[in-house]
Amino acid sequence: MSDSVFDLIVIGTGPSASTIAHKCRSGGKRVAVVEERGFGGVCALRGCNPKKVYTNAADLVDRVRGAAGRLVDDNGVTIDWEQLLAFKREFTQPVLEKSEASYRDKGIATFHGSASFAGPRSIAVDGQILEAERIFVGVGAHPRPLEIPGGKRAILSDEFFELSRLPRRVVFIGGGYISMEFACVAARSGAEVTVLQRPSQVLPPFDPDLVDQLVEYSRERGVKVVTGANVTAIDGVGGQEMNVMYETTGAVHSAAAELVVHGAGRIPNLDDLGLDAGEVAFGEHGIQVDPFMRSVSNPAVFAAGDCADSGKPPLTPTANEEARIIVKNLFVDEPTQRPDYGVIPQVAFTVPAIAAIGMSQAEAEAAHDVDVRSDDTSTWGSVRKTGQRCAGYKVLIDKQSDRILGAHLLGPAAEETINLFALAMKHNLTATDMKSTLFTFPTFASDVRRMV
Ligand SMILES: Cc1cc2nc3c(=O)[nH]c(=O)nc-3n(C[C@H](O)[C@H](O)[C@H](O)COP(=O)(O)OP(=O)(O)OC[C@H]3O[C@@H](n4cnc5c(N)ncnc54)[C@H](O)[C@@H]3O)c2cc1C
Ligand SMILES: NC(=O)c1ccc[n+]([C@@H]2O[C@H](COP(=O)([O-])OP(=O)(O)OC[C@H]3O[C@@H](n4cnc5c(N)ncnc54)[C@H](O)[C@@H]3O)[C@@H](O)[C@H]2O)c1
Repeated sequence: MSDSVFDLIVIGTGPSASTIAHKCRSGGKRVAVVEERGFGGVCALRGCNPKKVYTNAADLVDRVRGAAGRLVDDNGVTIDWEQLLAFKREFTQPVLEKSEASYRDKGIATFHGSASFAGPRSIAVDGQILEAERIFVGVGAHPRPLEIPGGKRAILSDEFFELSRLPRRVVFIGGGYISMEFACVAARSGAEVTVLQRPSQVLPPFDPDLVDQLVEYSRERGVKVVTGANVTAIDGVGGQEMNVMYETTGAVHSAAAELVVHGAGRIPNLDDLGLDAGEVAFGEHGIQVDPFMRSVSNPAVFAAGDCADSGKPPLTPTANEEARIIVKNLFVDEPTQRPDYGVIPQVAFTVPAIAAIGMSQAEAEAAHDVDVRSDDTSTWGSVRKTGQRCAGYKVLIDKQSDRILGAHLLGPAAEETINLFALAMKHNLTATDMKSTLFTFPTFASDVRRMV
């Protein structure tokens, strides 16, 4: 058998690609993997995992400062940016060093370079043509080009993770996940931070009342949030003082910065993939797939994760679920397996974290008779005992069925507690079921009994 012919070619090495490559190889398939950057993908190298190191630092600083004079003496706890960078690399460097070997050790052929389709079942990479019965595309996403004058002066999230020092004034363009998470870190490092967000709310997937609470808390800690702000240009020279120009209704403003960060959204990584040559249909939201994650136009091709137009949020758990069913669908004549996303929980690792699952209040009230249970929980004992001051919740319960329609949390451990709601909602537990479950005490989980 030629060393350029395989059962499966996998493009990318992120969460979806790595699952599919390893599982198919364990099932006896001849597998090739192509990666254009270091092996490991965004989540492990430039996304979720390194990000959590940074947000852990910010959270720790905030907790110590919040507890100063009550739980601890505050001796000026701060973030040492170089130390943080070195600690982050303790997580990313081993992935870079070991990931490719983990493929090779299992007998998976590895190729370096940017893969592009040469035909419906063939891929060009690094001057070679590879052929396969099936091709999996898991190429992820990249920052949407900032098409404004001086747009290239803004650094990308990848570069933020490589900064060895943080300048004093930092402006974030966009107010989604990346900007708000990084803004919280930068502020805890002592920077003056401005977030410029075009819509009327930062963190659009989250509850507006809890977002307001978070924005107010963040404002008191050095994060200025401007909504309704359309960024139009970045003037000046990168590395020195720049001016970020933006418009609000009828007025033009500027924000001075030594560092400007692009947090204005990401788009599927399809530009150089030669999808037309592969007869793979795509649109602005990614590769068009059927309910089985197979290309709608080329039955030999499957796609998942951030580059697939699944209609689901581009997150690691959704990429993993899609990969799980693709493994089952890839080599059967007619695929039957669909992703079982359940209700997808989301969390922004701001300080404190904000989390959501299920319907928003507006969605729930439009379709159900809803019991809206909400409170500012900063006065609750569990929160006060930590020394923290920013917490709240909103739980939406269908009055007829007693089912939970949505849950929204802000505060310490929100990123963990939301998973209790995920379990309850996936398995159709009622609010009464949750209320009647004994949880350890005193914990944030035990607060759930008061929320439902
Ligand atoms: C800063 C940041 C923080 C994030 N934090 C979270 C979080 O906390 N929780 C969460 O759930 N999600 C988070 N995400 C999103 C998460 O990282 C993605 O949803 C997830 O990585 C998608 O996985 P994937 O399988 O699509 O592949 P990716 O992880 O996106 O990997 C794609 C791979 O394909 C490679 N590639 C691209 N084009 C080609 C080509 N032509 N040829 C060869 N290789 C190619 C890329 O180099 C990359 O290695 C974050 C994202 C970012 C950017
Ligand atoms: N904790 C997590 O799970 C996590 C963390 C980071 C990223 N992610 C994933 O990565 C994706 C991309 O994150 P992101 O933060 O880059 O994008 P995002 O889509 O979350 O937010 C970008 C925001 O920027 C705004 N914007 C765009 N252009 C603008 C302009 N010129 N001026 C002002 N505002 C502008 C958009 O309206 C949008 O609200 C997320 O949707 C998410 O799926 C997840």
